[in-house]
Amino acid sequence: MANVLRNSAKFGFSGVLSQLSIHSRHGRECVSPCFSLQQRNNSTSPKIKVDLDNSTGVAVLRMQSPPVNSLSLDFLTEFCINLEKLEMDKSCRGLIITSVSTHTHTHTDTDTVTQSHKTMIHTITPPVCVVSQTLSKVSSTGLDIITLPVCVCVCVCLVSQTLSKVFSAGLDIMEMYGKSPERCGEFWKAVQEMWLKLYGSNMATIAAINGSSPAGGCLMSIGCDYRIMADNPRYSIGLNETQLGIVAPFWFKDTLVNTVGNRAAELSLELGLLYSAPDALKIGLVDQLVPEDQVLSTAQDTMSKWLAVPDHARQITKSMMRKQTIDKLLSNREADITNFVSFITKDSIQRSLRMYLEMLKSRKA
Ligand SMILES: CCCCCCCC/C=C\C/C=C/C(=O)SCCNC(=O)CCNC(=O)[C@H](O)C(C)(C)COP(=O)(O)OP(=O)(O)OC[C@H]1O[C@@H](n2cnc3c(N)ncnc32)[C@H](O)[C@@H]1OP(=O)(O)O
Repeated sequence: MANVLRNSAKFGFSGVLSQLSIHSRHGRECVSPCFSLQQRNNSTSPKIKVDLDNSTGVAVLRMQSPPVNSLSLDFLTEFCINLEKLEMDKSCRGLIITSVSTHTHTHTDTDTVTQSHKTMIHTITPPVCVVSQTLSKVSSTGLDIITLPVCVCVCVCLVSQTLSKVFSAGLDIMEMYGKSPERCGEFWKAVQEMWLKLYGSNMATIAAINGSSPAGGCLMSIGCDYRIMADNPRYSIGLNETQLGIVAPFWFKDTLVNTVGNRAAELSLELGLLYSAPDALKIGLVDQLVPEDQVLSTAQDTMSKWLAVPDHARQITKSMMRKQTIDKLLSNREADITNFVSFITKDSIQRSLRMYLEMLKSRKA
């Protein structure tokens, strides 16, 4: 654990804080007024909202990065900053990770608000739309020209964007497709960092899985100490990398083996299985199923049991269980990055990723 914390210190606050105003994949931008608003709400970054209850010592970290909470470099950076802050806050002993179902985003100054399939105008505070006009926009396929109503607003508008019913869709595939080797390396380092911080956390951690959780989303879930999943037939969870034509790295595999055992992990990884909630419970991939509206409250009740155990005893035991797995990555980090970069930039792998992306988009059409 100490190693993990020492390592994470490399991810200095100043460096990461400076990244808080960069563009997301969806072209939105967080500007400083948005950040200060988040701070008042006990939140630390635009893609992630954190509420720490000082009376219980339990923080709830809500992922709020539409459309599917995919793990982009920006997202991972924010995730790590938040984890590091909570880790250093002695009053925080437990962490619940979940997804919000609605995302509120703040726009300032002159701003353009469009209505698309997943964006709607939620609230506009005065002074409101001063110009109404028509905007022509090329769709994401690049083929159709669609005409959308648009409001050009001055001053502040609040826009609400709905998240899909996902916990996290895993690594952002766009971070692995068509990117330079340098950028891929930077991205992979952030994925490693996220896992090292979470799997090695001194806090008791519970994943409150209120949506689908494939691949990297599953990794985040099994990086926690306990998993509670919504009993919803639409949701699935698993390390499905082989279905994308890619290979789960050894530390994804090790985390899965530590969770479900060798045989179940072997079947699961080779076939790239995504499990329904009941099947995930059967193999021990999740620990408990509850009705969707009880996921968070159950996580909070469960957390109180975890926190009834003296911290030092629980932490030393956790370290004893996980240290070997963590050390294996720590002593192979650079080689793991090199492997990832050379694997992901291969033409054949890029082709697989392109086909997978096309499949995701055509499924929607
Ligand atoms: C030799 C050994 C060397 C070792 C090298 C190691 C290499 C290993 C590398 C990486 C490991 C990879 C880990 C990963 O996590 S890969 C990501 C896997 N994720 C998935 O497969 C999930 C894909 N998504 C879905 O199945 C669905 O989107 C959903 C179930 C999560 C949600 O469904 P739904 O609500 O119907 O939403 P849409 O499908 O309509 O999606 C909305 C929108 O979002 C885009 N999108 C979805 N998932 C991702 C993603 N992971 N990354 C980026 N974008 C994503 C989707 O395309 C839609 O986009 P739009 O059409 O533009 O709106």
